[in-house]
Amino acid sequence: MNEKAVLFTIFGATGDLAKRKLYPSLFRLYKKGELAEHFAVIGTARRPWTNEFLREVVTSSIQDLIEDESQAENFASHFYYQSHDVEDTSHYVTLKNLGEELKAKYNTLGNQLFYLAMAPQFFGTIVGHLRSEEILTGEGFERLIIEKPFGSDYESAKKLNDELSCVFDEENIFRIDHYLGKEMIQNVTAVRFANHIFESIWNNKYIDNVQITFAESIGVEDRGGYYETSGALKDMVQNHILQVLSLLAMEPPTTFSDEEIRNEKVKALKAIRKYTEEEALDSFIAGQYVAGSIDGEEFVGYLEEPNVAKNSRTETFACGKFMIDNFRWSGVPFYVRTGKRMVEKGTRINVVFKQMPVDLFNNNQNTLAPNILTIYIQPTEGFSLSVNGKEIGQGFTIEPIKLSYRHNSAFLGNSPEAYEKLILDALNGERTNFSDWGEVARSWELIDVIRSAWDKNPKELATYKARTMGPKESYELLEKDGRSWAWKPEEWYIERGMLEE
Ligand SMILES: NC(=O)C1=CN([C@@H]2O[C@H](COP(=O)(O)OP(=O)(O)OC[C@H]3O[C@@H](n4cnc5c(N)ncnc54)[C@H](OP(=O)(O)O)[C@@H]3O)[C@@H](O)[C@H]2O)C=CC1
Ligand SMILES: O=C1O[C@H](COP(=O)(O)O)[C@@H](O)[C@H](O)[C@H]1O
Repeated sequence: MNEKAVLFTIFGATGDLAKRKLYPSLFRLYKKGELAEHFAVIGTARRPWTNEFLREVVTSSIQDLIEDESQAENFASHFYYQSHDVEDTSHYVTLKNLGEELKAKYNTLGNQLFYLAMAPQFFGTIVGHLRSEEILTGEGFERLIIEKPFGSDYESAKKLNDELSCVFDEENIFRIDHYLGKEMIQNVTAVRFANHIFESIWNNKYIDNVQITFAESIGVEDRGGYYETSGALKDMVQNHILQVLSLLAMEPPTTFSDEEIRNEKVKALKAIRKYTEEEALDSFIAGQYVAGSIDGEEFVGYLEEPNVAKNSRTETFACGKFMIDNFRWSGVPFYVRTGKRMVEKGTRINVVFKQMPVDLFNNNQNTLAPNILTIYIQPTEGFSLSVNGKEIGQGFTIEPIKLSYRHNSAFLGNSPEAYEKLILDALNGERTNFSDWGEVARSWELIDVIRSAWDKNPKELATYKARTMGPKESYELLEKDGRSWAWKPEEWYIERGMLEE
């Protein structure tokens, strides 16, 4: 095992992300030997915690992963806390001294990884101080991991990027999009580029449309404050969905290197049609959940959630159609939808192939079901391919059959968590699964038009009952193109015996 020598500094060490994602991910890396003796973690935030208290918090956040108490104790002993207000310059002096001490104690070779698990308005201040207070020494690698949201529109993202790039080169900035760490998202490139049967027909000659659904069953939970400033379009479409779309749409890279892949993703994003506001209104729908129930359980509407304005127009559901104007995809709509409080948690991609030119079996009525390749991202992972076959028995009835390989990700005990993979990638300087500035910039350009069209044309938000599959307008969007969603909510009810098949 190639143990990594590194000093982590986590800004926002008392926060939710650090506790829920970062400490468990670091512990998994420790258990695998990726981190061993030569690492230390400085956790900083304003709360007056001590080293001992941070270690207690770390230990409680990894409870489910502990198999050997002394291993957990050793791991936690690498953590140090410094109370620090990121706007107070004098605190960086103490931070530098502590860093120097830990570098010597753990022999971290001057390698440093700064994780900004904080609100983005602080990013510029932090990186400015890292440089001015000479915490950056150029001795080992010096990398920055930052969290979403990366800006709130193109202008703010550009400003933020300029602030960061004054201090860190692009190759040392790791913008997290945790979907890129998910097993099946990484598998999209494998499906496409390791299977001739798919890549050879991956174009507008054979594919009718592509559908990307990111459904969540949870509501806005206790994140109303943040969500009110974001909404589904910025929270999910600008980043995760456009990232996935670019992986589906990009040209094959000449080599499987991070640079080549990023170049192809940027080209794909640039080929996505930038709508006029009028087109955006026609092609995108904003929705909000109202009270609803499922299986006897009641759910409040978005407007009744904590920290949400009573007259809020924030969309908890966004749905739309992207068109890609290039040789491969011209004429193929990419439909996307995402929302809170949808019928179930489910992230999947449906690639819907074109109908046969002639329907030999049904007097040319065109009633054959289309072939659909489904990539299940979560909570189950895998693929299915629906093909048509003859129903067994007399006569010649054609019926769709599903070839399916699906497993629940929970069964994959050793499957690394997205954050674990991404932190390890950052330690290895591997940038494929991070968003680069070109991708972020283009995504905002596409999203800004939609947001601005919605803001300038405040019509009634489409509503949907909590724990359903979104507003009726999201079905009409496809119906007007003569299509329908391949993943239908009825499936959910049928599987649970709540609807007749
Ligand atoms: N939580 C999640 O699941 C996800 C979070 N993110 C992003 O990660 C970032 C962090 O999120 P999250 O952990 O949920 O947020 P929290 O509000 O839970 O944590 C914020 C952290 O920032 C610290 N902080 C705030 N102001 C200062 C300051 N002036 N100086 C020093 N420390 C300060 C807080 O500590 P203290 O009060 O002690 O100073 C706390 O540790 C955000 O950008 C969020 O959008 C992204 C995806 C998922
Ligand atoms: O980035 C975000 O993602 C989560 C959904 O992530 P998942 O890994 O649980 O699918 C979403 O709930 C949150 O609103 C958004 O900020």
